Amino acid sequence: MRTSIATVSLAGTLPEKLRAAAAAGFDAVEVFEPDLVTSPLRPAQVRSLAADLGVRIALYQPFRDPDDVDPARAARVRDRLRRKLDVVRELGCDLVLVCSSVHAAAVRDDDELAAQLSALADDASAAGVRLAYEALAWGAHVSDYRHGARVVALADHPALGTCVDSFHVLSRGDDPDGIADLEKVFFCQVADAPLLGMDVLPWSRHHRLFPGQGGFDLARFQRAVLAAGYDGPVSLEVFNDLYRQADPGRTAVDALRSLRYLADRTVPGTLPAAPVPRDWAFVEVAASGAGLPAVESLLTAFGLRRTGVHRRGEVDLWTRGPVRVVVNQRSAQDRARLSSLGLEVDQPHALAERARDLLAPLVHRPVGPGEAEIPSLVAPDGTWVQFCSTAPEWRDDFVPVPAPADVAPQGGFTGIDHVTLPQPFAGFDAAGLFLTAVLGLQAGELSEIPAPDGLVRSRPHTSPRSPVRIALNVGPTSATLRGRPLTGGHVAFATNDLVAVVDGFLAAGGRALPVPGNYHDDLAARFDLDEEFCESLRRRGILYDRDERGGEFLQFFARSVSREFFVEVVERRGGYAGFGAGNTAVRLAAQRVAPEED
Ligand SMILES: O=C(O)c1ccc(O)c(O)c1
Ligand SMILES: [Mg+2]
Repeated sequence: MRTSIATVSLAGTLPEKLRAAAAAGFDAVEVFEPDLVTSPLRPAQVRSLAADLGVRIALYQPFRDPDDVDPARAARVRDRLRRKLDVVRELGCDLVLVCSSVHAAAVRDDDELAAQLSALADDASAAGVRLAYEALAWGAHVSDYRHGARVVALADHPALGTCVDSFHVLSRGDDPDGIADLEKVFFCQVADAPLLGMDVLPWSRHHRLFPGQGGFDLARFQRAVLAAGYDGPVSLEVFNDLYRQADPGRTAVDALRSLRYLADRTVPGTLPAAPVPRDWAFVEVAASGAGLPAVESLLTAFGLRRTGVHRRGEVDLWTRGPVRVVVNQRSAQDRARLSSLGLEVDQPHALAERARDLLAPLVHRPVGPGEAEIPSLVAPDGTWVQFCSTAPEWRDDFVPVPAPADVAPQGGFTGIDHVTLPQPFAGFDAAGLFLTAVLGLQAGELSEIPAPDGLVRSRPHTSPRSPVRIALNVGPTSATLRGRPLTGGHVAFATNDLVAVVDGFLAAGGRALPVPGNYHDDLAARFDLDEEFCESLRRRGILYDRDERGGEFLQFFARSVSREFFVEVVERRGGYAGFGAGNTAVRLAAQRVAPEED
């Protein structure tokens, strides 16, 4: 599959956009007219810059309102096109995208429309250029791709074909399978989008996403395009308010990753298989300075013990049963934060190829003599994801510490339940794509949670066959919160007996996040809970949820260690699969009232 991206999808000036697309590895670009018109570079200069960078200019766009009921104005359109054809030839490009008209004078008669488009195609072909007609979802007369293709067929001109754009097809709920029957697909644009119940025009202009980041079935769309015999570039045309201001280099990498992942979903097996994580190996917390004793006393209160010290020092392994927390003091930061996730996978090295194809090459931490090589990825937010083989070699890097004499408090952990990673404002969708494409996790439902200082968006990513679950959180703006981050990262340990764990934690001097009494009053009203049970939750500050099938969820939060890190313990009963999203607002408000440990 040849890959392309529209310059409108990237921030910056035209040369910056071209450089970002080329550096990421795109084969081609679509030049969006406003990017050229506002550039000091003449078309021939753009052509040679693109040639130097090794990207082809696959398309020039858009040519708007190509037809008009008024003959004089229709003649004016031909003149407008001729001038553009000069530009297009200077650019070294041979395809122009023509949008269906949106103006009041749009031709409503298909024969007349076909005749006008055919006249434009005459002029184009005389210049060695072809026209790709695109039905905009909000077109005045032509708004669906079948109608557009009918007009193209009526015109029956070799220089006139169809441009299919997934947004215009899928936003209207049109069946994409019919694309397979189109005879002349000249160009293919893809964009994903969140499924918002809003008008198509603002939806398209502000909310488009890269494939895999939204709710459209793009693999199905793409299969239909392939079945139509199309073998030109697949081009990302993503109008998005955030990507218009983000770093174009990063956006282009995320964009190409999304396209390669789409190719794999369209024709499974295009990429090497995703790694299947079997379980958590560990979570790593970076903590130095004042952050270190805060983390250590929290872990101690939860019954974890320092059981190993890394051969090269400054990194400790804390364990309780199957829960393993690596505390890394080599961090320059004072505040504790979740810095790395260790996943057990069968063949850590088999990941390399897929990760490289998805522009997430494996990295290796410097290792000392005899230490385990742990291939790792760096997620877009900087979190390391380390792949540990099931044989616990990585643990051999830790010199065992003699077990302390004290007995661990009652009630043990069964493992790590999930982690959340807070994302920078513009990084949420890219991080989600990383988890699904590279790690093979499945994205769940987006929740929007009201917190005292703003809405927090949260999406879980789960593994169908393992306990690896990662939720991503993000605030709504970059200038959040009068200086406070909206939400920290956290790890949730799993237990079968939360009451015992909490009692042990409190007896060991741990501090609970204070949960308002109003919450438990509301709980008693919402669920028909046994009074004694409700009281036991209230006393311990335990939150509760129940799903439609009667599965239950109990969650307990310790006071945050830092603005960036806190610990939760959860108990799942009866197959509850969620994350207590309904309780998150209470947790966020409670953390605002009683922030990190002082
Ligand atoms: O929003 C628009 O006007 C617009 C322009 C060109 C396109 O290819 C498109 O899909 C939308
Ligand atoms: Mg388009």
